[in-house]
Amino acid sequence: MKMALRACLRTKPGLTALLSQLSCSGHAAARRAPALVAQRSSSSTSQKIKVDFDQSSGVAVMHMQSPPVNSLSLEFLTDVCIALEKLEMDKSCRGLVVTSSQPKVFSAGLDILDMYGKSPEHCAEFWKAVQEMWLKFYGSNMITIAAVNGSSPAGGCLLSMTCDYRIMADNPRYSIGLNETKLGIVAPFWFKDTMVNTVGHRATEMALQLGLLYSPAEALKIGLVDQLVHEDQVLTTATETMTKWLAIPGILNISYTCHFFHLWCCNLVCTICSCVCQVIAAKKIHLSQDF
Ligand SMILES: CC/C=C\C/C=C\C/C=C\CC/C=C/CC(=O)SCCNC(=O)CCNC(=O)[C@H](O)C(C)(C)COP(=O)(O)OP(=O)(O)OC[C@H]1O[C@@H](n2cnc3c(N)ncnc32)[C@H](O)[C@@H]1OP(=O)(O)O
Repeated sequence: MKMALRACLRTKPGLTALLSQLSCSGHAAARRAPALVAQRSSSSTSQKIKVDFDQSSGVAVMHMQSPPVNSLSLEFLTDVCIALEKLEMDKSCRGLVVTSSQPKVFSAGLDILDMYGKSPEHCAEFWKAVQEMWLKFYGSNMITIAAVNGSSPAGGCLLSMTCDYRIMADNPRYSIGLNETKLGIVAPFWFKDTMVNTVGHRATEMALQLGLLYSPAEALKIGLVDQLVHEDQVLTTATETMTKWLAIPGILNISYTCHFFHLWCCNLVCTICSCVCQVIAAKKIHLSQDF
């Protein structure tokens, strides 16, 4: 599925343009961006994102370093999107590994504090940034691997599911899943679709209805992650796996069917509708709080 999106983006420039209009690149572009320089290895850092790029292998490693738990705030999401955009523009970068610099946590999902008691404008901007992250990762031209070296609930799980492959630390204290239901909120349908594309319909129904968080072993069993390794080995395994993937001829140029393109269009249209609804809902909440 991820590859289908990538192909659509490559073959439909108009769509890419539409996407970029929908996305929050506007505010993103105004911010500082980690630079990639033409040398064998480079490292670039924003406050919350560190990118190490090895030009000889064409593989970049994005370290999320937003303490304490890499929660996805507007600022953090913007940094992630800028870093990804930069890598995407560098055609020598063919693979991206995403991992966490925080102990025990890959990402705690959306920053709850950035969703509560904020202006409708902030909420709209925030929500756009969440969608942009999803679209950018899912539609990436690079091979993407999530090195899930800690817990990854809700939006953190979404982030990992937008990657081509997930390697998780085999530590039963960690968990991963879309647990929104348990928090009393409904996972947006495109979270759901992403999970369906990863683990199938029935597993997703169960996961979302019950707000399940899975141990690494359970996650492997349902296909939510692809591989478990000792936590010291997550990053090295990810880069080794990347090398194998990139050695496959034409891996970045696989052709895709119209079916996937239609599905992607549906997702896009629904996303626009959802975005409008979220903003209206946020405005209503805001108004009701005033009384
Ligand atoms: C703006 C929106 C506008 C319109 C949209 C409207 C509606 C949208 C509708 C639905 C949206 C649905 C989508 C939701 C997706 C999400 O991602 S929701 C977030 C769900 N996240 C969680 O449930 C994770 C909760 N956290 C944990 O389970 C644990 O913290 C974790 C396992 C990650 C780590 O555990 P541990 O190492 O023990 O650390 P602590 O629990 O002690 O936490 C450390 C500090 O971090 C703070 N924190 C944890 N998670 C978050 C978070 N998601 N956002 C902000 N802050 C977080 C925690 O409070 C501790 O802070 P403290 O040290 O106490 O100050």
